[in-house]
Amino acid sequence: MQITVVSHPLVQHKLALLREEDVSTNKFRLLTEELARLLAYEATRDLKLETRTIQGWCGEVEVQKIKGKKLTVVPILRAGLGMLNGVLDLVPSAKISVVGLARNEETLQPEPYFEKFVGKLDDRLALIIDPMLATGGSMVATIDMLKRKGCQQIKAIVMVAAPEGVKLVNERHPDVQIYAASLDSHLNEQGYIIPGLGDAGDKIFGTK
Ligand SMILES: O=P(O)(O)OC[C@H]1O[C@H](OP(=O)(O)OP(=O)(O)O)[C@H](O)[C@@H]1O
Ligand SMILES: O=c1cc[nH]c(=O)[nH]1
Ligand SMILES: [Mg+2]
Repeated sequence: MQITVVSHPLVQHKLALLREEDVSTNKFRLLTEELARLLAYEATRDLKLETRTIQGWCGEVEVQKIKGKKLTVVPILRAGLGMLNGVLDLVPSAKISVVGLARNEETLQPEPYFEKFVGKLDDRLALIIDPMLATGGSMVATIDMLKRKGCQQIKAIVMVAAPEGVKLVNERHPDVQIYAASLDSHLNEQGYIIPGLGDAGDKIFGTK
């Protein structure tokens, strides 16, 4: 399976706090942002560097800088927005592409309602962010959209993944690596991840 489960103690501790039944909206939001930051750190580990010569305090010095700097962060609305600031803390100059998908509660199919992509996608690494990878339908639909626009390098960052969703993404898009804080047990009949987090969008936005 193309999934990297980040076992860092800070990641696992924050995930444990997120799973508490009585977690407040404020705490859920803060933890989501913190977790996104840590997961993005891991997902950007293999960004290419290039050597540059700069003027330092004592003369010229050779330094390593990120090559190209072309990156787009792709939050899947709504819940992905909760992770956005955490990721932008690490890559503040990244451009943002937005995809709106709502999962139909009966069919569990993603229904698109918005898309706005930045330019030059063929030249960028796309970091898709969404707290939950359940059936994988929303993630696959987002990757399909990005690839249709020419994007060739895509990574997915989620907080919690279900094996069903990882399998679907792996089958449809074997080139896309998934980064997660946890690979959970399974989906229930309503398509919710068990043990999961419940409805991440509702918890971040305070709806329901
Ligand atoms: O893997 P899937 O089965 O597609 O499910 C995962 C999707 O469901 C949730 O969003 P939802 O559609 O509930 O919308 P929201 O973010 O507005 O709450 C979640 O944030 C993912 O986008
Ligand atoms: O467990 C799940 C599945 C889909 N969406 C969520 O917010 N949670
Ligand atoms: Mg969604």
